Amino acid sequence: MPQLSSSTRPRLTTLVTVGVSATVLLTVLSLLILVDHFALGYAQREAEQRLQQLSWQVRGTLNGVVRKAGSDVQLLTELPRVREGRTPAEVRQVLESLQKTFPDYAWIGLTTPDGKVFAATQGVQEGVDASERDWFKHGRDKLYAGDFHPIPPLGKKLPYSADPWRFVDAAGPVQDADGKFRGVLSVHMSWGWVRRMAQTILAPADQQYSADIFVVRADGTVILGPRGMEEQKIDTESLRLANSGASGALKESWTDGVSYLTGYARSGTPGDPATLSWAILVRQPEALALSGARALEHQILLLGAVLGAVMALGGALFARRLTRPLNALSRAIEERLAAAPADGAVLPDVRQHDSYHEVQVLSRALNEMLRNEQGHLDALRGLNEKLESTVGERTREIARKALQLERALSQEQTTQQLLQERAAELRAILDNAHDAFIALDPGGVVREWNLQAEQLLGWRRTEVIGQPLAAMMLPPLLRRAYERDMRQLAERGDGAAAMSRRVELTLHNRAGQELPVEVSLAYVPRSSGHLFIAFLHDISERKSLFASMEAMALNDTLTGLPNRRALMQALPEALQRANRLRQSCAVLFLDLDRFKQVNDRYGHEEGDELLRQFAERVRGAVRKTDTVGRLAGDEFVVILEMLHSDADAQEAADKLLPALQRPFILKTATVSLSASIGVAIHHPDDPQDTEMLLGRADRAMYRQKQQGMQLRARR
Ligand SMILES: Nc1nc2c(ncn2[C@@H]2O[C@H](COP(=O)(O)OP(=O)(O)OP(=O)(O)O)[C@@H](O)[C@H]2O)c(=O)[nH]1
Repeated sequence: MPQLSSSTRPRLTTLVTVGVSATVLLTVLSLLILVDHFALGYAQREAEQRLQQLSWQVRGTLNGVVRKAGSDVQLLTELPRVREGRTPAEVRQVLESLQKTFPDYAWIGLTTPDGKVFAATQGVQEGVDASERDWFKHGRDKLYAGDFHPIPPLGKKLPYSADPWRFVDAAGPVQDADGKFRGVLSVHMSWGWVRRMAQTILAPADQQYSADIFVVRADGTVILGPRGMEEQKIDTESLRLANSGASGALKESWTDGVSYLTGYARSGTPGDPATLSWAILVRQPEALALSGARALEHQILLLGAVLGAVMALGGALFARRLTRPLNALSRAIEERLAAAPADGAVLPDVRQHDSYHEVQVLSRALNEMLRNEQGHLDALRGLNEKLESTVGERTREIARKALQLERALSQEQTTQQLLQERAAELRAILDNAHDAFIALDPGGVVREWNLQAEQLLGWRRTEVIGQPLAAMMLPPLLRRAYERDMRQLAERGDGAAAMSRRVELTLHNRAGQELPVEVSLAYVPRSSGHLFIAFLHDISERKSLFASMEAMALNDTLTGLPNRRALMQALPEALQRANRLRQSCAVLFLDLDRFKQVNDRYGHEEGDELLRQFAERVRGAVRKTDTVGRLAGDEFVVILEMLHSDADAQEAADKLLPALQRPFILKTATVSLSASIGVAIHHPDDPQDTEMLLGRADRAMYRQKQQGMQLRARR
């Protein structure tokens, strides 16, 4: 089980305290941001709206006063006493009556048609030529309002005022009863009423926060404003907007570097000469306009800090209270973890806490978990022991298997080495074998070919390995038989029985020469494909030796004629032919007379020579188809075949005698001898008894010899 380090993990109390403090801090900060964003924005909009309304209020008042002056001028011009008054006093009385109704009418006068002041309040300026004045020029045709301007001569004649005398004119044409132009009536309003109007409009609160009202002429000259700024020219954004006819409020910096909120509007009606177009600006320093919101912001910050501290403290106390049972539980767990249970030790329960529901549940769950853990630990110990035992067993088994494998590998290595040595031995044996060795697979393809095979057949090993054998060295007739045999062997699958044999064959070597060989065949069953192996032994010499021995066995070595054995083979064949051809044959039995004396007198070599010459003479005296052989010593046999009659045989014997009686010229002497000839005839239906036939011929020869001896004795 992992050991938890208490020093590296913060306590829940700390976490809750920090969490509450952070939450309060975040709440206060959020509140500040909201206040800054909404409250200040709202306060700015409120201030701008108020300043805008003030500018509208000033505009309305200015327009009202100018309209009132125009209305008063209109009223006077229509009064009969003004239109028809004959004396200045008569007209002056009417004018002064009007002046009393509005004290700011500083001067009211009526001119003559040519511009001289006919009558005026308090007689001021009467008789003065005003034809060059703007109000006269413009007032002749219709109602006219003139801009703010000082009139020094008039000002000097008027009573003292705190402000220098400045006037706003209103003028209009007067017609007499006949409708003729009588003159221009003009009212000069003093400027003091405007300042009073501004004081009245600005509420005490605005005055306290230094709100200022500006009335500005179109050329930028301030005609009403704070002291020091009147008669000065200004150029602000609000002024430009007001001159363009717009009205509203904005935030801007003035030339004093202070940021102001400014409301702006324009008085008068463009194109109406009876009105006056002035820009009205009402400004207030931004800091003062928003001071209320700023104060609120500070209060919220202070309140938030106090609230945060109180809540953090409260949170810490609450967290401490909340986590006390949890701490006790965690301490209990740490202590249990610190005291690692010894093998087989039982873990004690943790104390049950019932402070509140969750801790109660947690305590129970913890104890339940501990009991489960105890069970798991016990099971784990059991498993561990079992596992260790299994691992030990498996390790021993693996070691045993590894040892066996090592031995098997070593054995395999030895076997491989032995196999290689055996293969090398076999190769050496095969290459040094006396016979040629060939191995074929079931398809007749050459798989092995030793040095003797190369020498015997002429093909090199590399040329024949992988090649079909039959096409190369079997004669055509044998090739077909070989292919048939191989096919049958493959079908029957009993190669061992069929192949374990020794045969003699005639093969063709590379030069196309026939080569008699003795072949020892064997069948080698193998899992990787059966093999037919053959040892080929060259039997050329044996064949020729055998042929010569056979020849020797059937021929008489002295004369070269067929010997007795050959005669005993040839005679039955001759009898069979005679029977088959229905023609008689005969046997002549020849024996030299007194040959012994030649040997005795001249020696055996001379005797041999005589026998050779005798054989030649017999051979030369009969037909080629007749057989001449030497039975033994000086006895010869002639087999006569295809006889037409019995006399033919005697005739042949009679023809032989003269040839035999001629002298034989030997090395040391010339010898004359005679021979006795006995004749025995075999007819086609006679029994096939060669001994009997030879016996008859022998007996006939003996009789012949006896007769000859008697003749010689008589002589
Ligand atoms: N030189 C020689 N003598 C042989 C050979 N074979 C047998 N003889 C001799 O031939 C003789 C044959 O014997 P005979 O036929 O009894 O003697 P012969 O003198 O001919 O007597 P007749 O036949 O009765 O006239 C013997 O003396 C043999 O030794 C041989 O191969 N060479």
